[in-house]
Amino acid sequence: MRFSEKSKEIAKFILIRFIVFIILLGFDAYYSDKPPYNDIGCKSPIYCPDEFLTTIQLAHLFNDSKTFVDMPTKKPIHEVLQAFSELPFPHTRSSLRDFVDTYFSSPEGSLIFTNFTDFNPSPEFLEKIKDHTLHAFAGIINSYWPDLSRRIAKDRNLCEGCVDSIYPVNNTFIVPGGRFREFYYWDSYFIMEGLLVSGYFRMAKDIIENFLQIVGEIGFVPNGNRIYYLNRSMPPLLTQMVKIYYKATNDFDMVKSALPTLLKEYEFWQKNTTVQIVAKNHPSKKKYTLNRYIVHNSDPRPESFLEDYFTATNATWLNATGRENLYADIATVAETGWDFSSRWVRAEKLTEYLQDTSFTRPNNYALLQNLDTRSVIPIDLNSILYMNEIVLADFNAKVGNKKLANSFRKRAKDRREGMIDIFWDKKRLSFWDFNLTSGTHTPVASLAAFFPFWAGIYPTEITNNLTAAKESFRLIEKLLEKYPGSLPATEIDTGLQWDFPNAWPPLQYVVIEALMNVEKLYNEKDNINTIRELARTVAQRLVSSVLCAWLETGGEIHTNNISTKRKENFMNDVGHIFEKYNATNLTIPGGGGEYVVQTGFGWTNGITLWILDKFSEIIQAPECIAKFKRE
Ligand SMILES: OC[C@H]1O[C@H](O[C@H]2O[C@H](CO)[C@@H](O)[C@H](O)[C@H]2O)[C@H](O)[C@@H](O)[C@@H]1O
Repeated sequence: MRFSEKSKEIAKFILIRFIVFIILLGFDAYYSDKPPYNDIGCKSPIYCPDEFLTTIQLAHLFNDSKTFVDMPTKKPIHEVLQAFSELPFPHTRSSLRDFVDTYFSSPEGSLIFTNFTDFNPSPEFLEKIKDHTLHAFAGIINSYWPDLSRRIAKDRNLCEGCVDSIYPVNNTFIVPGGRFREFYYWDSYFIMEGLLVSGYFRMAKDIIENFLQIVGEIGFVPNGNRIYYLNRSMPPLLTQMVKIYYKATNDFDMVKSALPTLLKEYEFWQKNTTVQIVAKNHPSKKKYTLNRYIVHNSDPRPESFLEDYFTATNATWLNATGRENLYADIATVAETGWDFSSRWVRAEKLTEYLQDTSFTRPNNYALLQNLDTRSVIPIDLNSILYMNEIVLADFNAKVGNKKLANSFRKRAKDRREGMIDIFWDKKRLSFWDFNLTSGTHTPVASLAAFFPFWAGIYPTEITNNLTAAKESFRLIEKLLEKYPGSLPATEIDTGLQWDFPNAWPPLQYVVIEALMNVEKLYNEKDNINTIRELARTVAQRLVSSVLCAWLETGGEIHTNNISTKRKENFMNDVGHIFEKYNATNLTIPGGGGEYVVQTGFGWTNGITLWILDKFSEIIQAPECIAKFKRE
């Protein structure tokens, strides 16, 4: 039987309609029973999960899902929504692309570069850096700060009735760089360490004041200043920012004015994230209150919508509730700052993965489909909250509030005891995350294990036995022996970005601080050289990675006769500072994860400058520079 062209067209039309109908039926079923966003959460009909965002993001118009949610509208919102509702059905990718081009503008739109008012091209500390190449390199990194400083444009450059996804703040701030066009909560702490060594006190204060403003408005610091980040926070380092700012400036007025807001943020964590745990495996059998990360969310993350949607829908064994739980666990990982990592994967699945060599990498949906984030009691979160309790006790004592100071000392003491009973393994002399469901330590050895030492929590086994103290850093020693670069987050190669082989600057910072703290427990006569040496090596490795990778990507230091030979591949490149590095090779950046490795980069600049200041006498230019020297 032969069909006319016309009847073929009709059949095609009916078939497409039918498919769209089935898809929409699926969406309806999926979106019904969706818990309403709370008062704080994401509510925009454009940038938050709903029919509009689902249609645009599933059309995969951009390589990076974050691009769309950062684009301001260039027509008033009612016109945008009206035009969307009038788009011919079924939507095609090209009609959606035309629609976005007509109604949305560049993702860079709402933020503007700003005058970095206290910028100084030659901060004093540079003079301390003995090595000439590193001295010059530190000057170059310092010169990057103005490129990363932003403020929110007046009226955000928006036309009347237009909208964007920015959460407005009053002061300037530093962004990480690349796709990260807004500020990030925990990044800002590590950025601040670098700002403070250069004496950029005004910028540091501005950053703190932005956070105080947001806590005043919504009760906590969100992941970043976008409305789609409003359902979650990040490692709570604001109190520590005020601490280091105060240490650098002696600005006690700032402490006094910040204190009520710091208490408010602390209460947010205590009210929303505490869990009771009985130390079953410990002779004490005591019940402790510790904290976990937990995000109330039942949708794909707007900025990674496509990725999350596929992760969940490909988990065919999950029903609607199972998918919602998965979305909550995914968003919770983003809150941890370690998005994503084997730390949050269900232990059985991880074991299976470790035994199966044919497992696909790097788009490792299978691991993400088995997240157990909200059941993990993380060592790092509790270490930070412990540090916050100590600082809040000190600040309260300073303002004369003895009662509150004592109450915070008591909270810190209880948490410390709980952390040691729950996280510390006396035999292995190391800290481990704890899984609430299994009631045991999680199986992943990660650099998070060193956060308690950064926080000043030392189990008795290591305070009175230097050999045990050294043994507790055995993992660091082993990683440094095994790999030429910086320390990888874990040794598990999952393709997830907070796993092997990625070496993240903030984690190097924590390990260095941890080593320096434990070193202080002993005297010179105790022969603490190994511990000191480890700290120096970790510091040296990061600086070497940052400089070598920068040279490899076209960086040039004119003052010291160093120039890139790689110019043919990097004609327009001038050297990149990356967000993460590769532990197995000093000269290359990290990779994996759900977006391409980013450059800029806020925390890397901050921590590199911090290291160059702290270790100015001993840090050396890496061997890789030899191949870049001009004849
Ligand atoms: O868009 C995907 C995720 O990206 C962010 O996480 C990563 O970058 C942050 C900024 O440097 C960093 O703080 C975080 O540790 C990185 O994993 C973002 O924070 C996530 O919420 C987002 O879903």
